[in-house]
Amino acid sequence: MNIMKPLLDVTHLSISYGSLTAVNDLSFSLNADSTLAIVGESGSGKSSVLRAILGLPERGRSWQGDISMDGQSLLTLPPGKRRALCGSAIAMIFQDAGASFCPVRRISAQISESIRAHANWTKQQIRQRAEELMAVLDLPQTVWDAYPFELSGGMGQRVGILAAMMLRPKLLLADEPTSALDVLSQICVLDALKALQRTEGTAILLVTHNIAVARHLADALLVMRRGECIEYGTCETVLQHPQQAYTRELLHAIPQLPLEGTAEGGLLQ
Ligand SMILES: Nc1ncnc2c1ncn2[C@@H]1O[C@H](COP(=O)(O)OP(=O)(O)OP(=O)(O)O)[C@@H](O)[C@H]1O
Repeated sequence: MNIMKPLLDVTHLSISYGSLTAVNDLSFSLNADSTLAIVGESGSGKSSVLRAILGLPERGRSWQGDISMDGQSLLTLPPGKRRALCGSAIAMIFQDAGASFCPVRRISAQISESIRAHANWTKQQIRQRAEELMAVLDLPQTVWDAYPFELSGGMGQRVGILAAMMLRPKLLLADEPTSALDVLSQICVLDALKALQRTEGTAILLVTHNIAVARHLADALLVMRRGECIEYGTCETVLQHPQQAYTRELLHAIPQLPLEGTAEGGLLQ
């Protein structure tokens, strides 16, 4: 029997900042090719989990429990090895990824520079990989030589995803990747992430306060409240049979869930 081992395993993770417990005894796993959405209101601890997986240093933070990827514990890895892993096997996109580019330097120059910090690729290899990703992300090839100020919000976000995906990470961490966008651009970005997962097999860990965004993209859903997991299961089970009043409140906070692949109902909150 072939039992698939999870790519990412988070076990009994607790995170504190001084006397504040931001995450309490959280456990979940994520398989390759799958998307898990962590959903919860502001301050529930979602981003703290992503930052811990990415290994971003934070003053005053302490943790317990474990985070492992491919069976290797991340929290005890020496800093150098951890940094190397985060540049290649784990990538992250933020809410306004387009804004993280310098507006007056070409996209190609900025992405090439960051690739060379991690890999010894030729100009041609970089260009070829970028072309592959532009096709998947439904970006015109002219984007490569564009300046960031020339891009719309949705395009900028897809270029951010392109930059994150260049080195073929196994895991993509996405922190509110659509909340700065209008409804149509949100759907474009979510569909681009879906296409990416189909072609690249990337696992996606999505953090959002918007349960409709989670539904559009995720296979599994974890609802967090005040640092605790209050509900965890397949998207279908959690959304159709929410066990907790808080999950029902999150669902009711959305006037109407969008129809698949359309802007109707609106993802934007
Ligand atoms: N570096 C830090 N130092 C002190 N407290 C922090 C720090 N980072 C987060 N917190 C606190 O931890 C709790 C969880 O924050 P976190 O950002 O993880 O929540 P979140 O669900 O991602 O919220 P948001 O969607 O607003 O980012 C909050 O009370 C927050 O104020």
